[in-house]
Amino acid sequence: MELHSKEKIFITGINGFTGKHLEAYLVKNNYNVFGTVLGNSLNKNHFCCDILDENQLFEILNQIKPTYVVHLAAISFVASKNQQNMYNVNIFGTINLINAIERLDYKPKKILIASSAAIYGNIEGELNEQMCPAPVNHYGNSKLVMENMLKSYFINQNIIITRPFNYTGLGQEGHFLIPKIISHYKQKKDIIELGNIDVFREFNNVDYVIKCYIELLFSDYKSEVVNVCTGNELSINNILDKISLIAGYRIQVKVNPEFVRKNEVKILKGSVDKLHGMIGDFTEDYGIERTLEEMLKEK
Ligand SMILES: Nc1nc2c(ncn2[C@@H]2O[C@H](COP(=O)(O)OP(=O)(O)O[C@H]3O[C@H](CO)[C@@H](O)[C@H](O)[C@@H]3O)[C@@H](O)[C@H]2O)c(=O)[nH]1
Repeated sequence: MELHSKEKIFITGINGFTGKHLEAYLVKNNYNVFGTVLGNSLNKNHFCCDILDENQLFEILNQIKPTYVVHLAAISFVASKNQQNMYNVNIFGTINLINAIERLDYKPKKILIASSAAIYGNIEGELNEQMCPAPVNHYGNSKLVMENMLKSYFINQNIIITRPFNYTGLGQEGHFLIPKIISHYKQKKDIIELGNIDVFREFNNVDYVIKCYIELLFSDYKSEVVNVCTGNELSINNILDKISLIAGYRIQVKVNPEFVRKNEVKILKGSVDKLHGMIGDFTEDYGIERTLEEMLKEK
């Protein structure tokens, strides 16, 4: 998995939750990392760029000439109310990126693009890549359209589409479930107001997801669609049990209709078969208890 010293990795959304973790890992391991940010950044390897601007993306890519591209810039909050922006960024942002890459006078070795487990919707059972996607909300739909669009580039470019199942960790935005619960515990609150509580998700560690992304990026696989999951699903109650054990008290849950989602995905549990077949199994190194402890301890 050694990278040639001149090879560069370009990450869209490098300042986001996942981007920050990926950049930190790659920089620590002496890789040459660049990326786009929507706002400002003092880092000289960060380029201020809206992915809705194809020409700007092309200029930056043409200047950097990355060997690998990881596309993380997206609207990732399922309950986001700005649906137009969600479709714009998740679909047209990705079209712009792929078109900008096609305009380069060389072909990057690999492009990894983050889709989502949300494309499966409410299909029952362990979710695998052969199943016919059936999203139930705008977020899942935006990611599925993105996937379908990308497939028409599968011959020209080497594109790994990942379908990450839920993951969390240090620095995740406070509107996602786990950081919200953690923040209530940190403030020693007695009550938390939640939405749909009868749901099951994998709550994987962001660093597990990063590890999978890196292995997939540097693998010999060309164009593929693959789950990034562990197959370990938990209910919200299970999560509350685990946090209560660490924190020493149990928070009381009150349902607030404001947080209840109408088009809800009830259970997301992925099949690891394809992922393990491609890169092996690293699940044991990243337990949920460690993740929750780290998040609770974070200042
Ligand atoms: N955020 C939030 N979620 C709540 C709340 N109460 C219940 N939930 C439920 O907790 C579950 C997890 O919610 P999120 O953490 O917001 O994640 P998500 O909607 O499942 O989506 C995440 O996972 C996808 C992959 O499966 C990702 O693609 C997506 O970007 C996101 O990270 C959902 O079923 C949600 O309805 C609440 O107050 N806030």
